[in-house]
Amino acid sequence: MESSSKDPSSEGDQPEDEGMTGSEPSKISRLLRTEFDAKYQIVNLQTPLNAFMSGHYKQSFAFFTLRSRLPVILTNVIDTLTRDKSELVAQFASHEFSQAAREELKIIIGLISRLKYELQTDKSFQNFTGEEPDKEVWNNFISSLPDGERSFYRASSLHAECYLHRKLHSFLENSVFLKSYDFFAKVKEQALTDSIDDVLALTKYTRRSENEVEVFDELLRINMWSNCNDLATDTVKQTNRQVLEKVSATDEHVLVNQAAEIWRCLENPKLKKQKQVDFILDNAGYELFSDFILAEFMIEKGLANKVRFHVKAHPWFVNDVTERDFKWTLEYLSQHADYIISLIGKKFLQFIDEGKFELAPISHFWTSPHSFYSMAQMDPNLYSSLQQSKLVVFKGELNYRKLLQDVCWMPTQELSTCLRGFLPSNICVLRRVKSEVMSGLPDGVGQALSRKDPRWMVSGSYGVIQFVDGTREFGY
Ligand SMILES: O=P(O)(O)OC[C@H]1O[C@](O)(CO)[C@@H](O)[C@@H]1O
Repeated sequence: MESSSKDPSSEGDQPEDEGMTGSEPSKISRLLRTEFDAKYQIVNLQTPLNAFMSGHYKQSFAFFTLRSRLPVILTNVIDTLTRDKSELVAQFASHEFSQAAREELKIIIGLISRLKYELQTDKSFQNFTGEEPDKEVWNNFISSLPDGERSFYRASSLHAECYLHRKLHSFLENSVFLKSYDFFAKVKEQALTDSIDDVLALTKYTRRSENEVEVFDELLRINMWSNCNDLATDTVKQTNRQVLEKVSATDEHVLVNQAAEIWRCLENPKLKKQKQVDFILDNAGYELFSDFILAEFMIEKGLANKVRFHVKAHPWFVNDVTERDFKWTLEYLSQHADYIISLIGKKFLQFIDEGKFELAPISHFWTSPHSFYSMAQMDPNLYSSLQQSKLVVFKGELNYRKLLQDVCWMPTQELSTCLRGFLPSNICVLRRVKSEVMSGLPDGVGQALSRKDPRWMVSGSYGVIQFVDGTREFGY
């Protein structure tokens, strides 16, 4: 979820008509583009079927992300550091060390600028050489990449984006003063405070007692649509509140809805003993709140006796939830001046005390570059802990890309095939579609959408609620 992904043209960072923006190129930008493409061997194609998503393909969202979105994220971080310098120094260093902290901030700004330059000039990925706890995993990964796939535009875009966010955090964790700073903490807090009216509306909307599949289905749709608060608002047609006003109005945009199968899985009497559900979280703010609401329903209706939440080990893709965000959100809600909001916040805190909600042990696997099919090998403990689960809920786009290895599958390919054997338990996916990575579409749907709206795969206006049944594999 990347709320810093504003229109790049407003930043003066990139030519307005690069990649997927679709406007008429001006002479200068055409010239620049040709030079850039030639220099970095960019081909003017869409991502071929079964290839990895990559900035190598000019007509892909990956190219647009690398060329236009990621530089803006880095620029925004630099701007924030520059603007908040004095505040940060006061917060993280005692008076006697304030000069040293200022110097360190300057160095960090320099490192981020260099990272941006490396991104924009397609430089090779560099090893991690500091105190990163997952250094070995990352360095092994970098050296395992073939020579021609070790740079931003040559690698799969999943690898390039993960590398960029991992490097960005390494500048802080290797610092003296700013180790516990999160570049995006304010953005994430604001994502919740700005949507507090939506939080209240969702709380009121969901105080019902029915236990039917229809209510559950509606909650899944509300939750799936909440995976939007990272997007620039111009691309998102439905706001949180519009979704609540009439959930069914968005149904045409739900391309796959397997809510009934997910419900059957949770109600399955054969799974009575196994009543833990795992959420692999995505974004902070309203999305996290709506995750809590979905989890609350599962607990209260007896569909689960525990929901375990998996957060990121460190700041990641701007808005992803870390342990700090998770705890901050619960505290913020429980202390809110509005009685209803504070009541629900306190209820969630009580769920934590009672073991009904649980923060899963922190795993660096979620912030590794690896796709999920390699989890059993890379992090066997995490894999076996998910095997204890009745249902694993994967939230959002990045998790989807990691489930599908960031491959441009034929959109009609079964999700179970695309997982390449990753099936620790039953799997559910709630995701707004924000890239060309897709599976499980009925025949003809993709073609019809492409005729209607060529940007349907990247606009975030469509979503999927998908399910893969793990029971056949594991013979429950
Ligand atoms: O917050 P989400 O849903 O994971 O979306 C973020 C992802 O979507 C994209 O913006 C488009 O694929 C990526 O850059 C990023 O991986």
